[in-house]
Amino acid sequence: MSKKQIRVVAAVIENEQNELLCALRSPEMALPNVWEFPGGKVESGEELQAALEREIQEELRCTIQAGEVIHRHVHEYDAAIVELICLQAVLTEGEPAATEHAKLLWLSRPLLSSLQWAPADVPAVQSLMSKAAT
Ligand SMILES: Nc1nc2c([nH]c(=O)n2[C@H]2C[C@H](O)[C@@H](COP(=O)(O)OP(=O)(O)OP(=O)(O)O)O2)c(=O)[nH]1
Repeated sequence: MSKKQIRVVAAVIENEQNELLCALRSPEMALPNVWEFPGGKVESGEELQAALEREIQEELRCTIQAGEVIHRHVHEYDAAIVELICLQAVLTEGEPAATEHAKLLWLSRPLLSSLQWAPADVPAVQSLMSKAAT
């Protein structure tokens, strides 16, 4: 049987100190105890930006404006193939709250590699670390 393919959008939210929001997946989530950029699965027929704004509202209880796609990468896990699409995003209302994640953390780019990231995120993290703050 062929593996399930899922399209996932993730938010690279930068604050005024040029830190990026990192989220720790909880022990109860699929792919537990690794860091990610918050987001989730794109529903059929949904625009990437709209999907990401919806997911962030649902899981972080705040409002973002999603912008450009900054990184795309396909990663094959044992259980599924994930197309991870990272979008630039800014917080427009509220403060992110961990409703599903174990922890949230704002981190400057040089420190991103100190976390243990979901395997699909590693190329995006490397790319973000090699670029200056926007
Ligand atoms: N959100 C997010 N998911 C990621 C990242 N990297 C990565 O491998 N994933 C994987 C973990 C999950 O298997 C899948 C996304 O699932 P999810 O559980 O976050 O998405 P969701 O909220 O739409 O899921 P659901 O529980 O509503 O079905 O993609 C990432 O940076 N952000």
